[in-house]
Amino acid sequence: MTGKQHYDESSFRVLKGLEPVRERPGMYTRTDSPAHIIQEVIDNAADEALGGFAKKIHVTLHLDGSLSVADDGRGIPVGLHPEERVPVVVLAFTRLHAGGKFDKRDGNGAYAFSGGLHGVGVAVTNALSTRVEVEVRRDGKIHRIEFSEGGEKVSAIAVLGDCGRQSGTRVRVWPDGKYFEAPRVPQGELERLLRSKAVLLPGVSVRLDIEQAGGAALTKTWSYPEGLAGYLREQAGDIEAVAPLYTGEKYAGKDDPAYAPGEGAAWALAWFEHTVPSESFVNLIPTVAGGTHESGLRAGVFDAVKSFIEHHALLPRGVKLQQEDVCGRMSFVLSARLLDPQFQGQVKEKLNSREAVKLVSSMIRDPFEIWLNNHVEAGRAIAELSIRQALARQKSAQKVEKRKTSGVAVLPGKLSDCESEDLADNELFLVEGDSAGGSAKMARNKETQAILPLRGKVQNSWEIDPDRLLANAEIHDIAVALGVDAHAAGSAPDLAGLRYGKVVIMSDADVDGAHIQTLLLTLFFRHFPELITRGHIYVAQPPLYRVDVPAQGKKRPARRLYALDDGELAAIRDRLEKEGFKPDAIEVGRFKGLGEMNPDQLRETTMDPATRRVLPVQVRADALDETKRMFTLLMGKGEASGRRAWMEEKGDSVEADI
Ligand SMILES: Nc1ncnc2c1ncn2[C@@H]1O[C@H](COP(=O)(O)OP(=O)(O)OP(=O)(O)O)[C@@H](O)[C@H]1O
Repeated sequence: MTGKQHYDESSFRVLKGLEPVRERPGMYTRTDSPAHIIQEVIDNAADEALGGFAKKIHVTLHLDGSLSVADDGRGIPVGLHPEERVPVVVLAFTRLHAGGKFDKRDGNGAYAFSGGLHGVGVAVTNALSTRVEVEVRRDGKIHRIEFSEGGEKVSAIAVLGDCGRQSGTRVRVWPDGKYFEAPRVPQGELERLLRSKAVLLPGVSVRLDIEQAGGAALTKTWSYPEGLAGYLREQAGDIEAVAPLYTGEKYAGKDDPAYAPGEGAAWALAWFEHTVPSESFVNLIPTVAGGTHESGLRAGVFDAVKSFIEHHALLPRGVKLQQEDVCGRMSFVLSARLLDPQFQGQVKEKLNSREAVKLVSSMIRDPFEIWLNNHVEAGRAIAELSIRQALARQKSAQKVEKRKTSGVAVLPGKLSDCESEDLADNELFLVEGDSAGGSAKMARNKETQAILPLRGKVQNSWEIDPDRLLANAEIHDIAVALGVDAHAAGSAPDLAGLRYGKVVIMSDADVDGAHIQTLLLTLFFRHFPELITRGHIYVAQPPLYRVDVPAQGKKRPARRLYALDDGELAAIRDRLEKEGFKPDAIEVGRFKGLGEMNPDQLRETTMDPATRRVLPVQVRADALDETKRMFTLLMGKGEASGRRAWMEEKGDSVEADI
């Protein structure tokens, strides 16, 4: 360090109010367009409808680019909060983590199920808008309040008049263009969102008015009395399903020992020869990146179809059915309801709650099997399609197998190989250390997961000549296990012999682990770049902490949560505290390394595709040169001085590897 920068008490900043949102909008919302900050407002209207309090959601796209969202729900309370002595509506729009959706478990909360849970939503909307107007009808009066300058200026609450017995909330938002790449909400995205709310809330009328210059507004309305099935039919268009659609729903009852009353799912499924897009939701929030509820659906469907096929003895000899064979041609609309869903981030695109796998699979499995047995024709058609898929898969795997056995390389002795030959399913875990390798061996699914333990650190291969690469024993083992040829690398990358579709780097969540990751990524990027550009490489994200939460009354059994890092741990503690847990009632343990996890924990958090967290490694095609420069700077031998300069400039923005 040059020592020029000063660092004293005055360089310490505490961000107040909505400042953190404006400083780092990307942490709280999507910044490609204001669509997500509008979704927060729509989600709140939908939560009122989900609770049975609202029958209408009405959105207007104004000419000046602002949007209004109106509902006929209960109206946001306007009176003073008993402790904060500030009107509740002001808290909702100006304080992070203020909301009416936290206390759910005692059954006395204002909302049972809701998409909202963090109490962050509309405060973010406000922070990133030049102006927000809120009109509340409640207790016989129409109230109005205005926020401006990103929520910094708040008007007094004005009473505009009487409204009799009417109630509801109307919020108009003027997004601040400077925070978004595109200043307007894409109309298509807005329509998709509103349509999905209509699908999931049969009986609620959803309407969009688009104001036109000098003319009457264009109006669109959505209503799906048939719910999910109607939606799936609409998605399929002219494509015909191989069997009639199957719809159902199931929710836990009062005496269910494993789930809170009302938790469960509704679904519509169909099988097609061609691809028809699927969609899933959790408490009405679209989960475009899927998640654990989708994994549960697939698991339950697979079990039911497998059991139907066994029962009717439909499986030809030598065919082994996998989940992908059954679910690969299935399209679905899934709407899961969870009391306490955990999403990946505030944008909520992916569900992370591990218990959702079991919840959804157990809800769908039996009803679907009964349906199959009552509709044997349909069951046979689905079975035939699945078996055809399995045969096609096995045939292509045989081809690869033939090529493979003609090679001369002998697989390394410490590799625990998997049974599947299918690149679509099988994965190789490169595991740091023998002891973690042992746990991983016990935790794996033998059919699709192979383990290669690595001893110590792999050599830095940035400057090794391709001809001499395999002289290093560790690198030799990795290349042979993977089935990629080092000599071909660089000149004509050849992945024809590749033995696994996914390669997962699994190292401890500490500095050494990060170093091992870097060394392996260096090896792949330098010598087998195609593995990266074609999306074969992944990095496991083992948790650093486990959090044991005791049972809460009869409704909620004890739970175990995991946190990736200190940030996630703080967020979990925060939430649990708001749910009424005393800090000392919660037990937090820190994993010192992968080896400390027992096989069950390792499976759940890091290996089971349904519940694990892994990061795909990607390099955009247009960033290849830049990435190469960076690698050379950080891993190259003659670069010590450049490296030092880089660290002096950027050292503050990266974590130190010391
Ligand atoms: N249209 C509405 N009708 C009634 N109450 C509302 C409405 N909009 C907001 N609220 C109240 O304001 C609170 C704060 O809303 P906000 O969007 O900030 O958070 P949230 O919905 O609780 O959680 P999340 O951050 O996950 O969206 C809500 O919990 C609810 O009590």
